[in-house]
Amino acid sequence: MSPAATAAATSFAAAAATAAPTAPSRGCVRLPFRGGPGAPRRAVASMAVSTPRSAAAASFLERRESERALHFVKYQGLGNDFIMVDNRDSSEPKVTPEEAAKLCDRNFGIGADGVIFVMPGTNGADYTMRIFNSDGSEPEMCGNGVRCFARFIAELENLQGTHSFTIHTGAGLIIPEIQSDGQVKVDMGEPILSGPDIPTKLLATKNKAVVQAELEVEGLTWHVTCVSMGNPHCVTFGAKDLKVDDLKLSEIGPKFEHHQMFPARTNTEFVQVLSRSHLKMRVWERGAGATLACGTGACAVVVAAVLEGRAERKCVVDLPGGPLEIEWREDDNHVYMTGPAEAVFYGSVVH
Ligand SMILES: N[C@@H](CCC[C@H](N)C(=O)O)C(=O)O
Repeated sequence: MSPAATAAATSFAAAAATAAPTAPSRGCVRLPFRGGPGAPRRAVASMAVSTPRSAAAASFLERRESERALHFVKYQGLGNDFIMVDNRDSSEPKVTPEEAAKLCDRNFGIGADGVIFVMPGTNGADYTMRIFNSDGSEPEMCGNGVRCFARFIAELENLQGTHSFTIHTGAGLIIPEIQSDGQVKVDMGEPILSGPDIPTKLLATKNKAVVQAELEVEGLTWHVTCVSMGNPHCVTFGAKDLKVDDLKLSEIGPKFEHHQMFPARTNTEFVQVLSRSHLKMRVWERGAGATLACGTGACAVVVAAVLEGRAERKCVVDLPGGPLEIEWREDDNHVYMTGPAEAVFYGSVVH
């Protein structure tokens, strides 16, 4: 898909709605959204266009619908936003990594931090989730994405109320549960702490884990704790009086992401401790840069804070896009994440 084609496609994305929109009467494009509790109305309402549709516009829109169109729904979890694709009829993603990068472009595409595919289940799971980052790379897992995934499935399968699914991911089996208030609680599994499995070349410092290890970045020595939630994270609490708001994230983030100590690159979280149950973080994501939230990152932060003796196992983690509740349970060693996920709009692009 050329950038021009993408731009053109995006401009009519709202009009060429997927999932059989209520028949537009005389060119009034209305996008129905059958959301559960907390479902967005504002964004959908803003898509309603009441200008009568001209013959030229109608034929343009119909032509677009009849071409090879990719239908999508845009979701966000605390501002970490994804293009969700119903891929239940195939185990091959409907777009390539290169196309995904173009679709994620905020100027020439739809704009998103990643593209997520809802695929048939494998290994006995209800569904399989695959994701491409906005640079086209494929991570193992995405915490905010899996909450969006659960809400998207509920819409696709017309499920109301509380529901739980098993989802096969590159990080193993992940189990989200839609709660009665519309929030999604996710069993994110066990954190991985062994350096080679994360992976990092940093040597273990404490009980085979890489805790407060020294890492040279830009002439400074940072203390980092490395955790995998299926995908790699490097967590730093920085200096004693670190204020995460003061960080020049776009300068320092890439230096961590591409550091030679992280052979698969890394996500990096910069954390400020507000209290033993309240943390504040900013994230530089592998393959996506600065994002408003990172679910796996928030989980890794609580694990790192516990390993460093800075926090309790149950914390609220403030991200630029809002708070997540995270608990690293002692009895099963699993990390649980609770937070919102919402549909923003839907449409289609020609690719
Ligand atoms: N934003 C996500 C993480 C997405 C994947 C990450 N960029 C990676 O490459 O590992 C989350 O909410 O967890």
